[in-house]
Amino acid sequence: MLSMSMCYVFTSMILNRTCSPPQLAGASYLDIHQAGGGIHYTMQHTRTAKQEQLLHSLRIRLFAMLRAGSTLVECKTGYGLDLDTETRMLRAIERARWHDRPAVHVTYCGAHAVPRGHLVSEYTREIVEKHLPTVVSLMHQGEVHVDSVDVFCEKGVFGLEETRTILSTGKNLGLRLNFHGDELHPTGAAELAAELGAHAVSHLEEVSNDGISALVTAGCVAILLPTTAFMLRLKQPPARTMIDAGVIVALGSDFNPNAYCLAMPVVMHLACVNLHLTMAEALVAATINAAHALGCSHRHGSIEQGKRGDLLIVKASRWEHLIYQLGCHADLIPYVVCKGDVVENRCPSYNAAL
Ligand SMILES: N=CN[C@@H](CCC(=O)O)C(=O)O
Repeated sequence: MLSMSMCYVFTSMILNRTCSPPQLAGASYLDIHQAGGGIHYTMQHTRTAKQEQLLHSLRIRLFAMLRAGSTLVECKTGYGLDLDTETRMLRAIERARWHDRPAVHVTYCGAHAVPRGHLVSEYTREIVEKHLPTVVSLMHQGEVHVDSVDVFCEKGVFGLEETRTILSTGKNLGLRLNFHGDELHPTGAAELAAELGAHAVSHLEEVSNDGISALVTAGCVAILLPTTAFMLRLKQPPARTMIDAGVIVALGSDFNPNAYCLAMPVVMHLACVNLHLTMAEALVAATINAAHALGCSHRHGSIEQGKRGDLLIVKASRWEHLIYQLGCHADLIPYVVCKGDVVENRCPSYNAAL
């Protein structure tokens, strides 16, 4: 039995691609972004989507994640880039919750990109003066729920100063800090995370040695996303160096149009092959450490008295087969138990016959 915690999903985005993603043809992530593709492209379709469409696509994805064993999911906004659409994404998340199965942690990522035609300084001010106070006030009225605030801290997107301004405002409003950093360039995001007392920073493909030391000292979780480095052909994050230095490493799926993966067993496989984690380390990173990254380890991430009772039954001679057999999780997980109830029992007659 395993306790599987986390999957990280950009939520309610609308995918409308009819051909291969451009990065498969060789363009770099930032080239695509600066030409108005990537996040901007997904944003156009998300802005015009009906609320029911957002809800439907999110429900399908949450259920797929649950079937693949994730019982706690972090949902990020970030494809609206205006208050109205970002808020619609938050409302879709509220409606998609189904008896906490899976449990959902919400991260506001209005600062995922600077909308075209705006200056970064202008949009930063808009997030600080308008987005965050409005979202928090909607939360106090019980209309939406937000746990964390995120910024895509990257050269050419939000710099260190803008990131500091947005995150400090979020922190003062009572939100947890969990943001994108050091993905494509070494920007000093890990050091900033430590300075601000962030709970977690994700990506870190380009983290510096000073950044690694800062994460250790601050106890800030490094959320590594092996599907992204694999699919975007980026440098892999220095996971071994981080673990050996004492960084708390968690794994996430980073489900988004570039990393279309809803299954944590696949993420764990890539973590072992490309990031050189042992299978035991991958298990810890995908369960208790992932729950800790979201401030949920008192309820999730291990099978212990007083926790939710989330577990997987793995149909194999050893649990390691869940990682070893790439892409076979559908056959290997006959049951997912969530809050003590069996919520997925795929094809019982087939399972009985085996
Ligand atoms: N890098 C920034 N954000 C996402 C990708 C979003 C997109 O390109 O649509 C990530 O975490 O991988």
